[in-house]
Amino acid sequence: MTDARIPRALTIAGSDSGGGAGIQADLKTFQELGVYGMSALTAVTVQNTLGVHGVYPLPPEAAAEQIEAVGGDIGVDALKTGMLFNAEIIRLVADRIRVFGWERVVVDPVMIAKGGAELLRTEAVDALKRELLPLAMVVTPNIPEAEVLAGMGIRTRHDCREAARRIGGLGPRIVIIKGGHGSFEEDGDQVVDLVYDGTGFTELSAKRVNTVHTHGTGCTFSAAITAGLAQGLSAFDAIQSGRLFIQAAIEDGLNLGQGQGPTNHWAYNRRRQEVLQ
Ligand SMILES: Nc1ncnc2c1ncn2[C@@H]1O[C@H](COP(=O)(O)OP(=O)(O)O)[C@@H](O)[C@H]1O
Ligand SMILES: Cc1ncc(COP(=O)(O)OP(=O)(O)O)c(N)n1
Repeated sequence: MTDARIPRALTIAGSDSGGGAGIQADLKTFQELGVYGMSALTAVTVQNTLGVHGVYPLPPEAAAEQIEAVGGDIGVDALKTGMLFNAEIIRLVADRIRVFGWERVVVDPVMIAKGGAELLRTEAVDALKRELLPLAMVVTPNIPEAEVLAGMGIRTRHDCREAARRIGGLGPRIVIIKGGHGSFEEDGDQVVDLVYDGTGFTELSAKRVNTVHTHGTGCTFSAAITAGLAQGLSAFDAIQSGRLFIQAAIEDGLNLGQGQGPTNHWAYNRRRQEVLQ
């Protein structure tokens, strides 16, 4: 038995049977980053690289009880939320986060899968904004999600900054608007994630990979940030390290299935090993 204290992270999210997104992506990411992973399942999706073919939400109490079981026994250093599906699940999850007093909380406000399937009921957006965002250390909307949360269209970098300010006003300490869904004129061949910490902006740029294999990028990125927070990194260092993890995972993407394939959760560690050899 090892004496070293292992960092622990919890994902509260839906299952992706295809293994590229949801709790599967989160647990793979935690494992790769040396963090002990736990899960509280909110819904089962029937999913593969061709899309989402079915959504079966669990009773809301099931999520709450899973959180209580692992929180009260094993302990949680950081957690992330992904697909929460309805307002009742959101309320119970927020309540448990408050009761445990957890602060290292990453909210990935999953709404619509890339193929168009609804992973959050429209009427639950209000609960997400009111109940969960005030508890978040980091919130990670993509551009369409940021438009919904901020209540405005995003066409320019200026709009993106205004949306980040509005989302910041809902309570999270740090807002990251991810750039995977589109770039602005000035971005060229770069993908830019905009980070807002309540006072200033930082743009994290990387080479945009020309690939369709981007299924689960948002889940993997937010899980990598959560793993960094569980290890005690500052929020900004966790975000930067998460960015390196997702870039490697997309660049070395897996050509699996007939549609939009998953990212490669081994890539980051494999590259590090190559450097050390
Ligand atoms: N083609 C790409 N090349 C490089 N990075 C990408 C690409 N697509 C997405 N990313 C990165 O993946 C992460 C998730 O972004 P995004 O795909 O917008 O989220 P989501 O999966 O929630 O829609 C972000 O860090 C983003 O910059
Ligand atoms: C079960 C489940 N949760 C979340 C998502 C969305 O994942 P995301 O990382 O945003 O990737 P895409 O769906 O956009 O590929 C999901 N699909 N399934």
